Amino acid sequence: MEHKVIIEDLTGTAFAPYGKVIDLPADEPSKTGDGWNCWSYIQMLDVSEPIGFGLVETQQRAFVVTAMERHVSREELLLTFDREIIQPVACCNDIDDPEEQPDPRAVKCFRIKPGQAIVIGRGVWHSPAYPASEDARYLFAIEKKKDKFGDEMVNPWVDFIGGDTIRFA
Ligand SMILES: NC(=O)N[C@@H](O)C(=O)O
Repeated sequence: MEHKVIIEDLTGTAFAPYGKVIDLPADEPSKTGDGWNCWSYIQMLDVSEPIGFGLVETQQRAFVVTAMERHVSREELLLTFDREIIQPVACCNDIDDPEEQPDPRAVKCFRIKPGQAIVIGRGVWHSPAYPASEDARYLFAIEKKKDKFGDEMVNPWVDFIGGDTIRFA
């Protein structure tokens, strides 16, 4: 079965079940200087090990998701380098269940614009992000350590329950 999902704009409130949002701040900067303003800290990444960075070049393709991965032991920072991207996510039901499959009825898709970033929460199912229109590049940062269920495997992808798929628009 194919489930239809409408793309949502990224806001802290809408994304709260899946993690944290970093956006251009509207409040007063905490530090200023000659020609610059600084806001710190605008968000936190909860870590105990060194952080590794990954880069994904995401190419135009159908807005269809068949499988997701999750990191039950680690938060993940993700931000686009250049263009708008779409990030599908779904909450997990039981973070301690290594056999869990993502539930297609739980999927939400968020639009991430240049200047915005997300911190994906521990255990939150996610696919690679998709380019909103043209090919895009995005950066992710995550602790360099083994995850509880070994999601450093070459193929961490888990099909949706029932072999269902998601089509977003
Ligand atoms: N987010 C993404 O595209 N990839 C990472 O989650 C990863 O672990 O590779």
